[in-house]
Amino acid sequence: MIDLDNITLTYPDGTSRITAVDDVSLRVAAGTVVGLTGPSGSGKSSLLAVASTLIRPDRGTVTIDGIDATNLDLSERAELRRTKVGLVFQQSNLLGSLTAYEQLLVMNELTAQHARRAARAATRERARHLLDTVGLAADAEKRPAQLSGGERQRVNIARALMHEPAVLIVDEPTSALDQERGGQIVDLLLRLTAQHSTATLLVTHDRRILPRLTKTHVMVDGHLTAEGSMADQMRG
Ligand SMILES: Nc1ncnc2c1ncn2[C@@H]1O[C@H](COP(=O)(O)OP(=O)(O)OP(=O)(O)O)[C@@H](O)[C@H]1O
Repeated sequence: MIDLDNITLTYPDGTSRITAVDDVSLRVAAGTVVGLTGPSGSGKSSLLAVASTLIRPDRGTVTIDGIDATNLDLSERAELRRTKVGLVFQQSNLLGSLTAYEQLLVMNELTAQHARRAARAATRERARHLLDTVGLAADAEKRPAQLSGGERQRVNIARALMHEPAVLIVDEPTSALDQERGGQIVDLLLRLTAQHSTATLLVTHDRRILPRLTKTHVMVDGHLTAEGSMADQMRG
């Protein structure tokens, strides 16, 4: 679960400060996908950065899978992210020289250099399994340049799930894709969120995908202005 309580985040702006997130509370339960949308500059990315513990808010409480991240120091927050948070960004952050399969292994090699042989074998098996789950079993040995935008995004999603995170933070997953491929990525995120019981928080400008999500929040000028299932919003 992600629990954000009364979050306020400001940035320095000359001699004063600009309020990017203004007293926002939001909860994402395990197994659900909550959307966050709104105009450019309304504070969505800032709230995602707080939810993923990359930025510490000025005020408010961030709880990730029952752990209060508010007073953790930099290295403790890094550890929390490593164990609990999966990140999927709009631009695929894939390494050009690695195959799809290696992209999933590299995370683990970086963080578990002393992993025993048995653990490594389990990691390899998990990487194969996740590539299969996202429909890329046959493309495991391809490098990013040999994959389409949608396929690269699938590798990103599989990689984010390697360490079985409780929380999945997803930023503009469909913006680089056409409608059909974007729809497939949303299908995949919905399915994997249910299968892996992740609390998934998704920022998007793509209004077409909002009706599919469990709930959508609209952010304007640092505030959440609306809440409810998209069906409610369509009626409203
Ligand atoms: N590092 C920063 N330093 C100073 N101001 C920032 C910083 N990051 C964001 N801001 C400001 O905070 C406000 C919210 O920005 P943010 O990027 O969170 O909005 P957004 O809704 O994600 O926008 P977009 O949809 O364009 O990505 C904006 O006024 C922005 O200029």
